[in-house]
Amino acid sequence: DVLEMDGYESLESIGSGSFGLIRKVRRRADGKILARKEIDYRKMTTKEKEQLVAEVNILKDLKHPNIVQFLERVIDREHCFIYILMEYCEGGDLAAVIKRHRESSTPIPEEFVWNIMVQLIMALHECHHGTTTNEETHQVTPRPILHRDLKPDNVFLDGKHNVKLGDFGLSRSLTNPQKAFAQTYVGTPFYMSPELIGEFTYDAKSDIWSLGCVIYELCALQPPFLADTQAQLSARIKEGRVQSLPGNYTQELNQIVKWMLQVNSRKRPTTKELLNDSQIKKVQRGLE
Ligand SMILES: CNC(=O)c1c(C)[nH]c(/C=C2\C(=O)Nc3ccc(Cl)cc32)c1C
Repeated sequence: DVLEMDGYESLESIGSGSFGLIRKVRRRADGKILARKEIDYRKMTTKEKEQLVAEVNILKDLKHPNIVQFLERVIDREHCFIYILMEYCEGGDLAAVIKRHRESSTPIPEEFVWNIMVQLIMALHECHHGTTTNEETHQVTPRPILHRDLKPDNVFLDGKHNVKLGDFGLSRSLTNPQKAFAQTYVGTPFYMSPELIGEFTYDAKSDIWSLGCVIYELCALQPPFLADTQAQLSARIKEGRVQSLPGNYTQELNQIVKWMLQVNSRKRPTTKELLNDSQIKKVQRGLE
């Protein structure tokens, strides 16, 4: 196995994802730059190993221009490492973009916000409503996969302003129903949806809530709900009062963000409803 890793030249560390470090590597055969997640599984509990296997199985199955592409997984049993090779996103993550704009007090242009929002809606649509085809039996089954940890740190940019949803470390496929109720919430508190606070189950609408939080933060350069304590944050999220976006953003964008941040998950749009919105359709056409 390690011989297989000899096919890659290790370059600098570029970040940390779920379970491990992410390193930039160069494939010796053709010089292609990739990202390699390096996971030391010695310290992992059985449950974490199961979660990791589930993550790889989910990623392997997802092929979409707005989801980070999984290439292969290599296990180095001698050193107890798992390497996950994925596409390289030279633009880094959205959290760094927001941080840069906040520190320089320069708003993110509305056109860029729309492009990111539409690409993330398409990525979530693939997760929630995509299908998977079994290689042998050619049987087509509905996914759905919930990301469960959508936040700016998990959204990556390639060199061409394409947005890639990454790090399915906490995602879940809901194919076996009992899993649907076994969801325990492990995401980032800022993006926690009201139903999670009320101890209800996590569903596709919870990813839509988190998407609303990400788009809000791109415009306001801070999350929609902020507090000093988890209790205060939970209260604010359940109350669901959201300040309007800064004045330089249009009412159309404001309305879509408010729609995604509806406390009652039934009132939030599905990705299908969002993709039917005329403005979103216009941006989609511009992206093709
Ligand atoms: C400072 N780090 C960066 O700018 C950065 C760069 C250039 N790339 C990344 C991250 C990824 C990257 O380039 N490909 C990835 C595939 C999956 C996941 Cl979970 C993350 C990545 C990062 C965090």
